[in-house]
Amino acid sequence: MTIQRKKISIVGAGFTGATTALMLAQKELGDIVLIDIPQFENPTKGKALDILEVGPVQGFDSLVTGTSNYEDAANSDIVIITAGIARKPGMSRDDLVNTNAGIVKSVCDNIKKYAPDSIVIILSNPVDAMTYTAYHTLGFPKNRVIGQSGVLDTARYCTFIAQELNVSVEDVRGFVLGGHGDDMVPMVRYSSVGGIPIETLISQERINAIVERTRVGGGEIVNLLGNGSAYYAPAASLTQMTEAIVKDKKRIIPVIAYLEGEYGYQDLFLGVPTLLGGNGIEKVFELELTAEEKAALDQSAESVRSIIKVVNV
Ligand SMILES: NC(=O)c1ccc[n+]([C@@H]2O[C@H](COP(=O)([O-])OP(=O)(O)OC[C@H]3O[C@@H](n4cnc5c(N)ncnc54)[C@H](O)[C@@H]3O)[C@@H](O)[C@H]2O)c1
Ligand SMILES: O=C(O)C[C@H](O)C(=O)O
Repeated sequence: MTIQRKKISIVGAGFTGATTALMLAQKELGDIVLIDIPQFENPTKGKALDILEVGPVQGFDSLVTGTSNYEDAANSDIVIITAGIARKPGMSRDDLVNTNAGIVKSVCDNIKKYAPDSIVIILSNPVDAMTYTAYHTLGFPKNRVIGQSGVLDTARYCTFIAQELNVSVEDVRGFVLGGHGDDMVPMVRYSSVGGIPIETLISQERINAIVERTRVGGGEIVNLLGNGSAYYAPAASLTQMTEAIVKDKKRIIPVIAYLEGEYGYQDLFLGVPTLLGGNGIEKVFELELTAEEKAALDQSAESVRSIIKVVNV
């Protein structure tokens, strides 16, 4: 019996791509190929070698290589797309749509050619529209095209709840639905600490403040960094999703999934709770929403639709 390691390619070897490569290697989730444009081939090889050399110190054997040649990504099991430009202070994620749609399309043409059986995870912003772009460019089944937003937005939400109550983040449960924009929908009614609903522990006024801070959580970091956007928590989020797939963990986590009637939306990618396992998105959970929650989700879906319209796929 030959046991094959998983091959995971990351397109875009910038802040999120390189950090994700390190985190995947630290967890030995597979061998990693880091890909960037030909102008950055040497820095990409340099980052890959630097990460590889962490192995003897931290005790991992994942191979990490850098390249600008998609042939090196041939037959990848998973491809993660982080290629594209990031926003700067004063910009919205939607301002990136035209540049990044072109980049995501060209990346997906290569994935289609070299890794036609892969599961593809998209990070590039505006991520709901970029996941839609990838899906229509790739022509892969919907379970194999997944966008990242919910893990990160939920991580921010849970961080703020833990801070508010001065409790361990490990005991906080909750999730965020909708698009990865300022009208995302943190699900307060489904949020708890150690099983206790947060609405019984935190005042409505403070909950509203936590919800608002979560919604603009990406912008808070953009403003602090001054010249780019978050990458540690985004990379950790991609790593959690990759681990769920590689280990067929059947995690229930919010990701950007293709909706064909769920929640009343057609031909739309939006953040929803899913079962993530070896086949990618194995199930979308359709929750009962209150009228208020549905109205908030409708507004978020409408924002995503307005950006998708700009993308010509
Ligand atoms: N969905 C999310 O939650 C989330 C979180 C963080 C970042 N992002 C987005 O991810 C993207 C990357 O962010 P970053 O901080 O890593 O940016 P970065 O600028 O550090 O890295 C982007 C990399 O993509 C490369 N690239 C550009 N065009 C390419 C192409 N055609 N093929 C291959 N590589 C190409 C660039 O050379 C660069 O190295 C941005 O669009 C950002 O907004 C999304
Ligand atoms: O905010 C950004 O532009 C990057 C990312 O989407 C994030 O939420 O950190």
